[in-house]
Amino acid sequence: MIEAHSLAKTYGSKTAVDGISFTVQPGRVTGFLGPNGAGKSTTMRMIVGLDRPSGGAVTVNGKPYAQHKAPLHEVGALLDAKAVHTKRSAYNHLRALATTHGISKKRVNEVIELTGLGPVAKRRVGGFSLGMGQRLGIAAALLGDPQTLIFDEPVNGLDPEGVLWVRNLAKGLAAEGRTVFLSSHLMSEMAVTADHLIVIGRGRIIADAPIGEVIDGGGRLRTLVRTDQPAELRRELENRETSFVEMGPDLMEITGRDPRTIAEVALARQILIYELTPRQVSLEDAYMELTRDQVEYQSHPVGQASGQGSPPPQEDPEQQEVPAPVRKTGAHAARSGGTSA
Ligand SMILES: Nc1ncnc2c1ncn2[C@@H]1O[C@H](COP(=O)(O)OP(=O)(O)OP(=O)(O)O)[C@@H](O)[C@H]1O
Repeated sequence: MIEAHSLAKTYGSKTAVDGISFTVQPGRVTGFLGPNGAGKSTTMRMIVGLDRPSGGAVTVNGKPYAQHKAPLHEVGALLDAKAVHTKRSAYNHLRALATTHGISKKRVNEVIELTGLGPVAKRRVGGFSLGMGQRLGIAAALLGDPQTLIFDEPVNGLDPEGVLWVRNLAKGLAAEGRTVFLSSHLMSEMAVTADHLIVIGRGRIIADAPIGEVIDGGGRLRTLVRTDQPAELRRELENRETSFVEMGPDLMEITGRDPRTIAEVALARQILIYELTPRQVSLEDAYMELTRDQVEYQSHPVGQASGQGSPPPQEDPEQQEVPAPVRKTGAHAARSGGTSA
């Protein structure tokens, strides 16, 4: 289990991590999401003692990382796949790590097999592709058979087979009761790998909830409704929890009411409905909405510089209001709510 309490990190005047508290529980895959520069890597580096917190604390299995006598058996981390001795072979790199903890050659061979590095194990790491480097980093993380695993962008550079392998590996490790904490910018992959999500923006937590809750925005169902009488139907359904977006003369999206209720109200008022479609929100949609105001490095369409049709950059991003976090237990406050037409 990983527990962070008011964890903070500043670099000069830059606040990378702004006093965050969270728990990464064993037995499930916890995804760590956030825009570029949000503070994910800094947080992960603090967990494994590579960065010293400016404030607060973080423990792994009840102790700060540095206090574990045999940390490789406690936490396996893939943080920077390039941080290896490039002249060594993959085998020798893993052997060197293993000897620091009295880990057997047998285990070295096991993780080489497990990560598919067998054919290149005797080759110099310096010549490795990005994907092979990632596999080596994962092999090193698994070496001590640790209870807690931290993977920063593990699928970066992997081919589709490798991506699938990491997905199954992460799920398998969690199913064995281990703590698995992984970051990725690949939303489609995160959607099928993670059970729980922690989302950060500008160093603060903006969501900490089961993935289903993050995706559906706390049960705010969206339904596409096609009817000849949108105004009448809207009048009948209108209340504080329900919002409407007009999408055409006979089409609207209703948020906050389930399809059956919409159909019942329409039936009672003799309003003809000829389409009623629950809308699937993807993790990517939910993530984009959650982090809309948290993006530090804003991009613009090709040929359109800032200020030419795109929203201007924030003058002082540090002063931005951070929305209330999505919490594990209850209704969501993070989303700005439905748009009223
Ligand atoms: N050693 C450092 N010195 C100064 N600033 C740093 C340092 N490391 C990180 N930062 C800054 O801290 C902020 C958080 O960086 P971090 O790498 O943790 O973000 P991230 O969420 O991992 O981003 P990405 O998705 O791009 O990897 C960024 O603004 C970054 O520029």
